[in-house]
Amino acid sequence: MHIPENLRLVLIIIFFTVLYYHRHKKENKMVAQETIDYVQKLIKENKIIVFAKSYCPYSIATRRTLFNDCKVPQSKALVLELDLMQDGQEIQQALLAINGQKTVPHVYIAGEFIGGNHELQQIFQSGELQKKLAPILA
Ligand SMILES: N[C@@H](CCC(=O)N[C@@H](CS)C(=O)NCC(=O)O)C(=O)O
Repeated sequence: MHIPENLRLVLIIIFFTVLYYHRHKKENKMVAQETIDYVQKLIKENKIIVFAKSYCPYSIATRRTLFNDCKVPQSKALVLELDLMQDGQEIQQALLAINGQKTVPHVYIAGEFIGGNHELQQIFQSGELQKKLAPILA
């Protein structure tokens, strides 16, 4: 099928405009204060909490570092798989409002926001992670 050059250009522009507004709308969605309070309560009440997604390779790497390398017992950490939860998207929006990070995982240790997997791996390599975990695992 032949599509004239001009029409092709217009279609491409429309595609990217729709894509941009779709993303923008998602980012600006209001989060209920109730959800923010709920997420903050979870962070406060769990010494180690990871907001993850089940298919995400960065979340998988974070789990591996915590549970395999650092030998954190499953009972000492809460891992929430946001993609498998009905309110997962809302929780992710609340996390964005709380700590400004758009991607998963979100790692918290003793109430402190560590960051994503990249930051977790950095402090694992430096030995800082093991120091943060020591009082929790004692
Ligand atoms: N630098 C980040 C990368 C994490 C990342 O790209 N995660 C993807 C999923 S695998 C993500 O959150 N995408 C957006 C989303 O799922 O909302 C890290 O090390 O944690």
